Amino acid sequence: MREVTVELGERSYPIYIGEGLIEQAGEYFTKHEISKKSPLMIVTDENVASRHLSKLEVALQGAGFQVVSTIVKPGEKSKSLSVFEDLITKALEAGLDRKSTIVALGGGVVGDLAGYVAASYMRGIKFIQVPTTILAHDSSVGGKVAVNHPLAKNIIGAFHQPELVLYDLSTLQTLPLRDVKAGLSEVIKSGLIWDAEFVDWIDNNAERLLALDEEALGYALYMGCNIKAQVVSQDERENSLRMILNLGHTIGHALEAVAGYNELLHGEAISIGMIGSARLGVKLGGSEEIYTVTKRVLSRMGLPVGLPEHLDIDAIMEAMLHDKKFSEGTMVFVVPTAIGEVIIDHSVSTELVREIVEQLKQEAV
Ligand SMILES: NC(=O)c1ccc[n+]([C@@H]2O[C@H](COP(=O)([O-])OP(=O)(O)OC[C@H]3O[C@@H](n4cnc5c(N)ncnc54)[C@H](O)[C@@H]3O)[C@@H](O)[C@H]2O)c1
Ligand SMILES: O=C(O)C(=O)C[C@@H](O)[C@H](O)[C@H](O)COP(=O)(O)O
Ligand SMILES: [Zn+2]
Repeated sequence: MREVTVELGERSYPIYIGEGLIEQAGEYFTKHEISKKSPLMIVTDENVASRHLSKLEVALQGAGFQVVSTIVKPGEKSKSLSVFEDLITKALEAGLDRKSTIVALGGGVVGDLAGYVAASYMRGIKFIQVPTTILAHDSSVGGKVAVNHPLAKNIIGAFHQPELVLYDLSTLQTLPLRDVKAGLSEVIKSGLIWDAEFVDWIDNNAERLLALDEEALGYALYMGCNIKAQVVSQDERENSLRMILNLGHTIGHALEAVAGYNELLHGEAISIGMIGSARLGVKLGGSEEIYTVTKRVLSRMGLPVGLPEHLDIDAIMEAMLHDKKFSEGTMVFVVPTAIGEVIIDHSVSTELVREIVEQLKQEAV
């Protein structure tokens, strides 16, 4: 078992990473003083429920927790205000009170959605992340919780840190290949913003990662959680440094919204966005290697690197104006200056961004 701490003073919390941790959830929750007198609500989706929910219920009930479970439909469309409202109704019906805890069992969709319910219900109750996707090494850490609006991704949300993250890597063995690849996109992002050696390691271990080799995956997800924890510990509310975690996201989030939240997975959209950022990095004076290495690693993982032909460029440009980093009339971009290094650039013109997005149509998809 590996452990990483997100250092946030009295709101610090551990990320436990290992095999078979769900079976020990009762002990972990007891250690973290989760109430056994108030009901605890697990939120999960249909795909995860059929594979992993009963293990968690049994472990928690066995340790004396009062467990209710609620299951949402899988996919990005569940990150909506209407599903949010359904969950508030479920919480009220189940009698959740201020000492109750909401547990997100699933990927980033369930984590963001359940986390926003926990942040809002009775103005905020405890929250625990039990991630079950590769991508959730990113989404379960750092306390960003949100639902989408048809016009803009993650636009209704809060910062609400979990009490702990219990990352049971054995759950990843049931992931569909498309979600394996999409999750690895954010692992690659962690390397691209922070650690060139890690990018090199990913490049050399792509096949092992795609085959869900336990040792390789354990190391990659530990590294991803560790990078994320270091960034969040220094800038919880994204005043400066934390923006780097948004590499590829200005374009990526616009693509997700324009594609209606059902065509591109988040990791796929971010992959295309990171190619755009790499092109921007080269355009602004960085070495050609930024682009060639970024494209090679993403392609090796079987991720998309070009824009789907039918997506409209005007609509993408319009959606980008809703990015949370756009303020006071300025677009803010995370721009790579080398592999493993990025800067926050406040002076990228919309004309240049448009040129980059147009070039994305020329990439081999
Ligand atoms: N809060 C953050 O900091 C943050 C960071 C990155 C991404 N996100 C958000 O995360 C979301 C994407 O997360 P995701 O890729 O995990 O998507 P997801 O939660 O939709 O999970 C992907 C798919 O895998 C299924 N699944 C999950 N675990 C499984 C398992 N163990 N076995 C079989 N199937 C399983 C799900 O049902 C779903 O169909 C996006 O909404 C994105 O915006 C948030
Ligand atoms: O934790 C962060 O900060 C991130 O930016 C991580 C991203 O991978 C993630 O997709 C996040 O949800 C994006 O946040 P947003 O504020 O741009 O909506
Ligand atoms: Zn992301």
